[in-house]
Amino acid sequence: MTHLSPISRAACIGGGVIGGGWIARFLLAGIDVTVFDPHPEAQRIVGEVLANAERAYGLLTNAPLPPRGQLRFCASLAEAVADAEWVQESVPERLDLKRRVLAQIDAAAPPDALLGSSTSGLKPSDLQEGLAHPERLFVAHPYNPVYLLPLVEIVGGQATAPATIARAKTVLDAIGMKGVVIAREIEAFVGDRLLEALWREALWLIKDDICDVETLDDVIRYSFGLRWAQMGLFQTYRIAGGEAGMRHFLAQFGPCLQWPWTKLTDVVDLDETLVEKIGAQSDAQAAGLSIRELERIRDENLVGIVQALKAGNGGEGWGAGRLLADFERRLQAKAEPAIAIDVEAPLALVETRVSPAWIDYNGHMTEHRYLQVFGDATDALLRLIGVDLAYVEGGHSYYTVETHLRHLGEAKLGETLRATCQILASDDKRLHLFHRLFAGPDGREIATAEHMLLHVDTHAGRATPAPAELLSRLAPLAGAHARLPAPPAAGRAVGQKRAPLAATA
Ligand SMILES: NC(=O)C1=CN([C@@H]2O[C@H](COP(=O)(O)OP(=O)(O)OC[C@H]3O[C@@H](n4cnc5c(N)ncnc54)[C@H](O)[C@@H]3O)[C@@H](O)[C@H]2O)C=CC1
Ligand SMILES: C[N+](C)(C)CC(=O)CC(=O)[O-]
Repeated sequence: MTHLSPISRAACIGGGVIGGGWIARFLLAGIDVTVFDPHPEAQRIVGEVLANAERAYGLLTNAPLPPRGQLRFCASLAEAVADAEWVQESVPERLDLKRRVLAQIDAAAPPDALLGSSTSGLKPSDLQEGLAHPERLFVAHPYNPVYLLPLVEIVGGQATAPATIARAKTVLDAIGMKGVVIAREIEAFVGDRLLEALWREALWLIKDDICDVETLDDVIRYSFGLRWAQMGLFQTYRIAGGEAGMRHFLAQFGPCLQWPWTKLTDVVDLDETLVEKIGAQSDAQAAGLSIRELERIRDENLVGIVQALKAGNGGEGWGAGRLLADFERRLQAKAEPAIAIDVEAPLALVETRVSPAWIDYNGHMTEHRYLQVFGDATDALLRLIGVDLAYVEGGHSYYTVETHLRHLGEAKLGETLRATCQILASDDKRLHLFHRLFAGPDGREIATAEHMLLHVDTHAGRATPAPAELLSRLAPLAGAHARLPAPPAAGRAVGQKRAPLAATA
């Protein structure tokens, strides 16, 4: 795998909720990370976040991720940042503390290192005061969990160089995140300005006993929370305006903003009574689940949502799902073409894991996901012989015209899967494949699939001979596989004999 990101070394200062998420995001993108956090349990906490992040990534994508970066905890801030190309500050949200820590980073990091702050709302110009190199400081405001949610608000201060913003965006985009540049600095930027308004109203609703925390969360997650994940606010409201669209929506619902529908900017007093009231309701809502357990449930749900968005828009992908699909394509393109291929054995082409969205009501991987993994194995073989995106865009491809799938065993959530492929036969138009699927550490065989593919001219919509160059890449593989024993199940049909119909009275 060639390098995914333009940087290979990052330093994270602060390894709590957000610092831990950044550490995981960088490491999983193949970037080495040094960490400084004086908390006595920082290594345990980061280790637990990283374990959850790796689990979530395993469920999220089958694409060939780069080898995980190296993680090193440092005894001092200066040691952590000494060699970094990107330093991410994630210490608690206090201006005095952040200024002190940023000044230490500024003094010890290479002068051209990027310096991002995770602050949720402090203005970057306020953070730049007193720095020797304020031009490399910017806000990189992420969303929790940083390893799954792609958005980072990039906000420059008065002294931030435009090149800093451009470099930051390039790095974030390269590691699968969505760097959005906010045009002007304001407190809380865009995301938290919206979230704070919602949160303020929510606190009033609890204080005034309009509902409890569980009811409030239900109102969000069964309705507009689902909408927001895929279309945000304005596009959702455009549709809600009916055929007359946004202008009608504004005319109808704009005046409501003047009505007493909200407490507007009144901030509730978070006194001891209200804190205890919310704390107790929240404990009851959690029903004994620990934070780490809740994180895993959240992560599985987010993975499912992003994967659903990847399949949205007629398979083109939509929003965060489209971003993931693009990222996976880049990962595929960067993967080494000949992944330790041994032509004297069936090719091991796909390694993946059973995702939450793949589980059915029987509690195991559902039937069509078997075909998905076999399809991925076919795609991997095709890429190996040169049928990549450019080839397909050029008007030729292989289409599968027949499949026979045998289910031999179950696969459970999170289990590793490995698919192999043997070429049974090929000529200038046809490609006859036999795949086997193995699960778990014991590598038990859980399925086989036999496919016939035809080389097609996609514009004409009919089979056509593959070009000589492609056939020359296929020939050595097909020749070697012809010397392997034929799998006993090859050529089998769905062969159960039909019982004679019972005579009816
Ligand atoms: N928690 C959240 O949902 C989000 C938080 N943020 C921002 O991220 C930043 C960090 O917040 P959290 O991770 O939630 O806080 P946290 O309390 O979970 O973590 C802060 C970490 O910083 C460490 N720390 C304290 N002083 C330090 C120092 N001098 N040098 C190095 N490490 C030090 C602490 O030991 C702790 O591990 C804040 O600016 C916050 O606004 C941004 C997005 C979301
Ligand atoms: C509550 N918060 C202000 C720290 C939230 C954020 O900054 C973003 C998020 O993850 O919701």
